[in-house]
Amino acid sequence: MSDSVLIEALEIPAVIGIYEWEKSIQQPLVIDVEMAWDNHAAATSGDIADALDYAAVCQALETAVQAQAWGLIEEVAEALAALILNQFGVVAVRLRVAKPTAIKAARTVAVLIERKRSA
Ligand SMILES: Nc1nc2c(c(=O)[nH]1)N=C([C@H](O)[C@@H](O)CO)CN2
Repeated sequence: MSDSVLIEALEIPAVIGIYEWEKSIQQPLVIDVEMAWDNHAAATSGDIADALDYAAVCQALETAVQAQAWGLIEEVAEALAALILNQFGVVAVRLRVAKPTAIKAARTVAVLIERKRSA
């Protein structure tokens, strides 16, 4: 078993969708993230500098999602996974992007990806 830091159900309003009518409205995206991270150093030192700061990750995800209009939720997932790997020193990430208002008859629809930092 190995350590991780999790973010669950981070809701971010976004301009998201492939249809014309979706380009002028905001719809919520709900994001779950699991980031590989050794939590032992932070547990020992009590120092946020040794931790993967989930607040900083949430802020970065929100800023990135709201910086542009998106088409597919797959594009959002790929971009956010790359951001986490490249900006936060994370070596592996599992990320789910859900669009709960997309399909009336479904509670939610989502994509799930796993990415690793290339050496
Ligand atoms: N795999 C996907 N399928 C669909 C997406 C998507 O982002 N990924 N998007 C749409 C539309 O934007 C839809 O959400 C409008 O209700 C359709 N299929």
